Amino acid sequence: MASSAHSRGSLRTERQVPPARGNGPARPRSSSAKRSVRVFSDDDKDSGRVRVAVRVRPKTTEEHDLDFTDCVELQPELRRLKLKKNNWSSESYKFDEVFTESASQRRVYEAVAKPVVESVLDGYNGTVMAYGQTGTGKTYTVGRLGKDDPSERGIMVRALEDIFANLSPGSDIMAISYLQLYLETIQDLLVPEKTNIPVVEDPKTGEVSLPGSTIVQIKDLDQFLELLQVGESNRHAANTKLNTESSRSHAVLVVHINRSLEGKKENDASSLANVTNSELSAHHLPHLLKSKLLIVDLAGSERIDKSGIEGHMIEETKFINLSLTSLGKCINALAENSPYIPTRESKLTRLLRDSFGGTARTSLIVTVGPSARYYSETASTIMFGQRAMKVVNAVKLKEEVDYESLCRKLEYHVDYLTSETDRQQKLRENEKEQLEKKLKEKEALLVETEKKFSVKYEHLEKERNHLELETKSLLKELNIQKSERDKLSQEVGHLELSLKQAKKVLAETTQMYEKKIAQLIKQLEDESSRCADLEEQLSGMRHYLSCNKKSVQVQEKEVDELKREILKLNEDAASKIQSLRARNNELSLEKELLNGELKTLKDKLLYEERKRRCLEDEIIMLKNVLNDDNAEYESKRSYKGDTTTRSTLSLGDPANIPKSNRSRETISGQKDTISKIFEEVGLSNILALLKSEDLDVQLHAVKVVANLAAEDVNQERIVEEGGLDTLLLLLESSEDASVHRVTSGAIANLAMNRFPTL
Ligand SMILES: Nc1ncnc2c1ncn2[C@@H]1O[C@H](COP(=O)(O)OP(=O)(O)OP(=O)(O)O)[C@@H](O)[C@H]1O
Repeated sequence: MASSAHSRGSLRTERQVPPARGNGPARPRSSSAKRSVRVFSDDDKDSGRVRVAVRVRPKTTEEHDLDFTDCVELQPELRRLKLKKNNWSSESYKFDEVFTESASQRRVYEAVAKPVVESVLDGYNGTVMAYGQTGTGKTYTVGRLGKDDPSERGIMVRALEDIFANLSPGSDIMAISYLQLYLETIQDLLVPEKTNIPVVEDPKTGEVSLPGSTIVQIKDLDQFLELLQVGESNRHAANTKLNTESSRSHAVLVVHINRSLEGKKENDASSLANVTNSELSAHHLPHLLKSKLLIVDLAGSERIDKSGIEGHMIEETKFINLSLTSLGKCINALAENSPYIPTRESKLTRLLRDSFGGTARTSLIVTVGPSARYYSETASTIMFGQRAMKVVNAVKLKEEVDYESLCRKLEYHVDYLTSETDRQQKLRENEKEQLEKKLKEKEALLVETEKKFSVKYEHLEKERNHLELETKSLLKELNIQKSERDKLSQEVGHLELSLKQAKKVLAETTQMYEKKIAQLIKQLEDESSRCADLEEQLSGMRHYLSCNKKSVQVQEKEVDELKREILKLNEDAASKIQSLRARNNELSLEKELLNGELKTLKDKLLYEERKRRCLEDEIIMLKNVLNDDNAEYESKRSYKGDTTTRSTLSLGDPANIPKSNRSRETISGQKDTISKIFEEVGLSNILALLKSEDLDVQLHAVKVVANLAAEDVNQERIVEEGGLDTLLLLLESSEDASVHRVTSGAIANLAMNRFPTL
């Protein structure tokens, strides 16, 4: 029951949702298909409207006995109830259904409650409520257990039977709470110790809940019947004038239904394992239909004076009437579209907030007695029903995500993904191996292809050159053809001109010229077509050439890269050559230096050569001088031999020399010459000549040395310069007698000098 005009308005403007038969779980609808009773109108237009049926209780024995007239007349076929104030005044009221005294419990259930039950099974909230004067059959209609006679079963039992028949045992859940509102206090009928249960409204959804109330999950109908019986036994009842078992409280059976939209599929592990990520998106989340069915057996309204109650029961009745009055006010306000709905005036209206002006599909059965004795109560009940018919609820599907199922599903999915990941990992590793193998093969293939490519490149290069040549020749030919064509055109022009002239002059030759012109035109056309063919060929060739050029460009790029590499190599080689050149220059300089040294040595050698030649000349000259004076020298020598060796050896001593002028002059001249030679040639050179292989040179040299050795001044130097040793060697090695003689003379002189005691 909406508490404000705003909330009610917003609910009313919402789309009226018909039962989601397509979306709901598949369940048998045999009962609706085989309906033998008329049910409430199902038109979409007012599907959210509170449906109201009226049921007339059969007359009690007392009523029969007292022979009260009926104030109620039913027209079931018209769904009308005629309320007779008296014999001449009556009012007719239309209801969604009217049930006569003889209406069976089954028919009442199917017409009033079954559509609501089906709606609840489809996920909508629903309310079935009985309203009426005390003793008119509300409990009979709603709460009859019918243990002995199932046909007597009331709406509660039948609704539960229907629900059981339609639920999937594995996935769907049904639970009940059974409560009573007594003296404005809510008490748990299943656990009566629980009293003062609060009514809590969700500020967002408007959902009403009763925290602390016992909720028992129902497994089977027997269990439910037992619980219902327990509840009934805990319900406040009293014996009144109007009802021996008058209910002194409003009883509310709350049936909670949770239905999984996925049903059996959800439990199938393999199907869960195959769930993909996209299937876990919002659209594929497992949804739960959560609905609630309220079956309300109201306490009966009664007039204290008529019911004959007293004491505590008066207090009870006041509370009952108070809550029913509040309900009536709310219904009135809703029926009149009042901006204010006094929902909060009683706990009953708060409990029924969703049933009137809320989102539930609501059916109300109003019960009346037939007797005119209770005309005003019946009229009041009828008016309550009439106003309730004007209340329109915004029926809404109660669907929410089934997180429990989702969690289960996700766990399966994670397991599946883990195994799948392992499998994929193995596959990837295998793939990697295969790819590596393939890569190696491809690399080998690439090398081979590169080789082929280089060959092909060369071939293409050749082909390109060839094509270029061909293109040139074709262009040339084309130009020739063009020029020919131009010529022909010119010729045709000339001919046409001639023809015109000839036409004037020679009419008879016209035909001939025309023929010729025709031929020429044909030729021209042929040529043109040929030209066109050639142009086509040329374009083809150009296209082919351009294709080749592209590949050649690619290849040229590669060639450029190679060139760059070659250039780099050239640069390296150039730097190396430069360094070699520098080295060469260094070597050239060294060579020049060596050449200079060589030249110096050559000059020196030349100088030595010249010096040698001078010496040779001198020696020759000395030879001649010696030859001239040989005889004299020999005689001098023999003379010396006869005297002492000492006097012989004193060749240079002028006292020992014979006193002839000529000899003195000659010896003096020789001495001068020898001194001169000695100064000019040098002792070392003369001693070197002693080793000469030329016997004459050797002899002359030894003579010179002997002469020098004869003079005391020279003897020291000769010995120092190794002359004595050389002479000894000469004496030993030479076989020439003259040499021997002169040498031994020189040695004797020197020895005398070195060893005077001898
Ligand atoms: N349609 C019916 N057919 C046969 N008996 C009925 C019918 N309706 C009611 N009765 C009988 O009338 C009596 C009173 O009915 P019931 O207790 O259901 O009335 P009530 O409206 O629940 O009264 P209260 O408000 O005082 O609880 C019962 O004995 C019941 O068996």
